[in-house]
Amino acid sequence: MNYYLGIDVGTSGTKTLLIDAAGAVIAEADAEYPMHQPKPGWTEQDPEDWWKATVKTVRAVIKKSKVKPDQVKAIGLSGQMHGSVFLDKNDNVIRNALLWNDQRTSAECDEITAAAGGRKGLIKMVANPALTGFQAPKVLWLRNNEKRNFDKLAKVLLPKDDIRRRLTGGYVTEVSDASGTLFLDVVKRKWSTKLIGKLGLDADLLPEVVESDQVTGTLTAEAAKKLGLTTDCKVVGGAGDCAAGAVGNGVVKSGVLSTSIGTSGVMFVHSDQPQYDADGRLHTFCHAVNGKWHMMGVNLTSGGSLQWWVDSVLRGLAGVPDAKRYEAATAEAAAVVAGSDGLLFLPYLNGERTPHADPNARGSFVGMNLTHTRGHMTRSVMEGITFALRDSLEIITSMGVPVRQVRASGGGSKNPMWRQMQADVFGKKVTTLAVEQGPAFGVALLAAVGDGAYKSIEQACAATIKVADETKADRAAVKKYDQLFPIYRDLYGQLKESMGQLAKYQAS
Ligand SMILES: Nc1ncnc2c1ncn2[C@@H]1O[C@H](COP(=O)(O)OP(=O)(O)O)[C@@H](O)[C@H]1O
Ligand SMILES: O=C(CO)[C@@H](O)[C@H](O)COP(=O)(O)O
Repeated sequence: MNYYLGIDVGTSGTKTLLIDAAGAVIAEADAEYPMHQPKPGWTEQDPEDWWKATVKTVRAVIKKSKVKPDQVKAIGLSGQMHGSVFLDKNDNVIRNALLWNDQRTSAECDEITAAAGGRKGLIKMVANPALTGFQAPKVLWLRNNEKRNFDKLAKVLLPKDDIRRRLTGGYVTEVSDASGTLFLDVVKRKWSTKLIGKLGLDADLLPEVVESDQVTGTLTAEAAKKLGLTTDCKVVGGAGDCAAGAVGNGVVKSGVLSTSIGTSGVMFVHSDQPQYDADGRLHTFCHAVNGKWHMMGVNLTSGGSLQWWVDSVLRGLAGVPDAKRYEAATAEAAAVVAGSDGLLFLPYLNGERTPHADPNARGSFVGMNLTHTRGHMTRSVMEGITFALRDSLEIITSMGVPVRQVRASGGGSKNPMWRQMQADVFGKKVTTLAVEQGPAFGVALLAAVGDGAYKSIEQACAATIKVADETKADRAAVKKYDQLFPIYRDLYGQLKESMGQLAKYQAS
């Protein structure tokens, strides 16, 4: 039997799993690492931590599975998107990597937009507007703020592609993750030498770009020894974590849309052709499916808002063990009626991407009265997170994109009450999978495709992915949410200026 590894270099940790050729998960392992926040709105990680976690989890999985090293035929890589690993000419990491949720690059986004001849010109070149989390503004930030480091720069890689470099010795990325750099001509699926030139950068800074199921190399002798595998083991392109998660959820054809409530929130829809929201609120990126695209809306602090609420505010939930803290908090929320009796929460704790693209947006509770309790507040945090996802859904449906099925995933969707809330807020039936393994599973499938176990990603998904559970919308709750959503949607515009002033105060 042949086996395939999927490695997902996430923000809170790395998850590795091993599947057999039929898609059954044989073993899995996780390893966590810290995220550094040197200033408000700045987020960084040490690429060395990602590598250590990769080695540790691969070794753990192989040991648990008792599979022989030469039976592991290929590896798929997934990871947090948009980050920047800055390398010098000797492959030394120059400084900590800047992450997808780092907000320091507003000035560089303006610089890129101006260099491209305005927002429209930029969207024409790379299909997307400049957003603070993307990789291109990070490179310009280095040039503008750390000239000495910029002068040493020989290559810039995305997080998972730095792992690939350490595995195979090659500088390679693939189209789905490359879309989130802002350097990729998303329609042509190759680097936009036009934009790179306009920014005064050297195209040699960037790696080669391939399709997600393409083989990018085999393990070096050193990497094979470290991981306990063989030098015949292939490494396929893989995907950014959103596209990888979509593959793992079977979102590889039109009509199925997936939501993910992890630290970030993602609403992801497959598209056969590149499609654009005229206002650039959704990302238009290449899918991990060969020759296909996707659109997605991203909320920066989605499940992260509930995590903040439970860990930083409700920390005193007396006697509740850490592992049960979400269950305890959401049980209180479940006792409150849909709509939290008119208490709303805006989940913009670290700025927001879709639909506002505003690094200075801030969180708030609005509409509080003397009858509201702790349970109301927890429920309204969850409802605010779900309304933020509905913002993306409304843009997607307003573009005429068919949505026949909503597939829920991520840590938040494991909770049945939150699945019901999603069905009610979206006014649609929500499905979940029998075994939801997320991005690591998606890229393990891509590895199987790259090794020839399946003809295509679509075939691999059809053979291995089964829907397990359906949650139907409750009419009365849908009515309440339909009444509250427009009020929620208007709040950002009304508070924007004050949020900006407060963000300035917080940074001073
Ligand atoms: N039992 C639960 N009930 C509700 N939400 C949960 C539960 N467990 C986890 N979550 C939510 O899921 C989030 C973590 O999701 P996960 O997909 O593991 O995130 P990531 O991979 O982005 O770190 C938490 O921040 C929390 O908001
Ligand atoms: O920025 C995006 C997608 O555009 C985020 O989805 C990151 O890719 C999140 O990574 P994790 O929180 O799942 O590690």
